Amino acid sequence: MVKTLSRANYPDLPFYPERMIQFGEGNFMRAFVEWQLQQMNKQGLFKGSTVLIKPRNQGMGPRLDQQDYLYTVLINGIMQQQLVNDREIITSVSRLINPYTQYDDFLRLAENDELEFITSNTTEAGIAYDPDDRLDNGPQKSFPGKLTALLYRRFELGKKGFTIIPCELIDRNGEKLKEIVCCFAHEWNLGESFLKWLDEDNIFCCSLVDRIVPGYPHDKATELEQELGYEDKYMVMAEPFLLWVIEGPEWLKERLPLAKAGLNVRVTQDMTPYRERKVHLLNGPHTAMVPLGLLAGLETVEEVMTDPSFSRFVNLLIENELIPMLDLASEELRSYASAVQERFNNPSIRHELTSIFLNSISKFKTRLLPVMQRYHQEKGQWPELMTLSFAALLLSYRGDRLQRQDSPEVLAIFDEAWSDQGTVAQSILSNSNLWGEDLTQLPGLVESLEANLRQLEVVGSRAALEHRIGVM
Ligand SMILES: NC(=O)c1ccc[n+]([C@@H]2O[C@H](COP(=O)([O-])OP(=O)(O)OC[C@H]3O[C@@H](n4cnc5c(N)ncnc54)[C@H](O)[C@@H]3O)[C@@H](O)[C@H]2O)c1
Ligand SMILES: O=P(O)(O)OC[C@@H](O)[C@@H](O)[C@H](O)[C@H](O)CO
Repeated sequence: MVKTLSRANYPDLPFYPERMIQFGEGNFMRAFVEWQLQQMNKQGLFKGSTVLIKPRNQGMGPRLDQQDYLYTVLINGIMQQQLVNDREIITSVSRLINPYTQYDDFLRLAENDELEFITSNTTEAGIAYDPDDRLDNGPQKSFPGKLTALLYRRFELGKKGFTIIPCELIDRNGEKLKEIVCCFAHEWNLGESFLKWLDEDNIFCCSLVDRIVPGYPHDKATELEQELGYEDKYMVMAEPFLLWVIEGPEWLKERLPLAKAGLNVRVTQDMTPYRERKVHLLNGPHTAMVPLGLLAGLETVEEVMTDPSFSRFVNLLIENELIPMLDLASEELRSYASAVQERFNNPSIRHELTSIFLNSISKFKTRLLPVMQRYHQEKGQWPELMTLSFAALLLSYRGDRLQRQDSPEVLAIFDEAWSDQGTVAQSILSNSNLWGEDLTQLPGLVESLEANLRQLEVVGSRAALEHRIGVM
């Protein structure tokens, strides 16, 4: 019988005062931001904890209170050819507030002068405006609504503002969040002086996060608990690689000394190149490998990378179709691409293709389609591998494919298109709601996709892929 993870069982673990508020209590943030606070705390550089806010009134969420807000982060993988296998009890979470049952506690955070940072990860869906949110019927439904209420309380108390660093994977996340907060400030008639305070006393930083966090290690939890010597329902597995790019002022390096603690964190004036590099060279190959891999019966990124044909596909995709289309120094791109391949090869992490497959249409649109179009403009032809993957994606969204997971609207568009097999590519590409434009206007794309679809259906994903990598 293993013991539970609690402060009573581990009385020597340190406590830190609250210096940060975080909207979202998901796996990613617990293995990313909280893990980094822990690294700073161990070196005496931050000496602070974060208070987590449950952003939605849905499900129980992690009952971290049952473990006194302690949990384990397991870092596993290969980094610069070195095997990393670290385990650490994280002590940088002070408590979790559920604003749906503890709204007063939530607003009371505004009174604490030691709180100076706010972070968030509420998924891509979280930074959204909800017209039904009001100041006086809290808790507001949306994350920006809750944040506006908290900021307004802080303003009313005459206190200094916050440094706000959202981590949602949407472009210009800090700007979008500020825009919605300002929108609520207008809608709720919070006054010009609040808007001025919002603008002058608070900083909304755009940021880009990068770390693969598959979450709770279901496949080896029992074995790990035996090894750790305690039961932990909220342990999180993550890879060793980490990058956090924050668009913010120079002084942030001192106030939040992440880089000083040896962490791969860049405070910069312009994060665009980092975003382009990550979205196209890491998320792009992920998005491209998934429909082909799933159609071939593969289940994980590791299976893709240990399969000679599929790993050659990934390599050629990066080398021939992605890197030449990106406007960054090629040395930097190559070194990032090589780190990405090392990360994809991580044998310790089970990264399910189905989890990457979720909402793949919008992912293909932002991560691969712009590069495909650039390639076509420059070379006058469609890139073989991305086009094959695009066709595999259309096939994977056919109604009989059980792994597809997307919004009901997107699935309905595909069901309608697949009702006539002869015009499926034409019908899907012409739908501007999916792509933001009518893709049938791009010369030769429909024909190319139709040919790829036919081949995928006749010979299957593996043979079609092997044919492509053989001819390149
Ligand atoms: N896991 C990774 O490898 C990884 C890496 C980088 C970025 N991300 C991004 O981080 C996000 C969270 O991933 P995770 O692995 O922590 O997932 P998770 O399911 O563990 O956590 C999701 C969090 O988002 C909140 N949330 C979900 N929908 C919301 C909504 N509509 N409004 C407000 N809050 C909402 C949940 O309450 C929870 O706090 C994802 O969007 C993912 O793209 C994940
Ligand atoms: O998180 P998603 O679902 O938007 O995309 C799937 C993966 O590409 C993604 O999670 C990466 O592993 C992550 O972005 C690495 O930082």
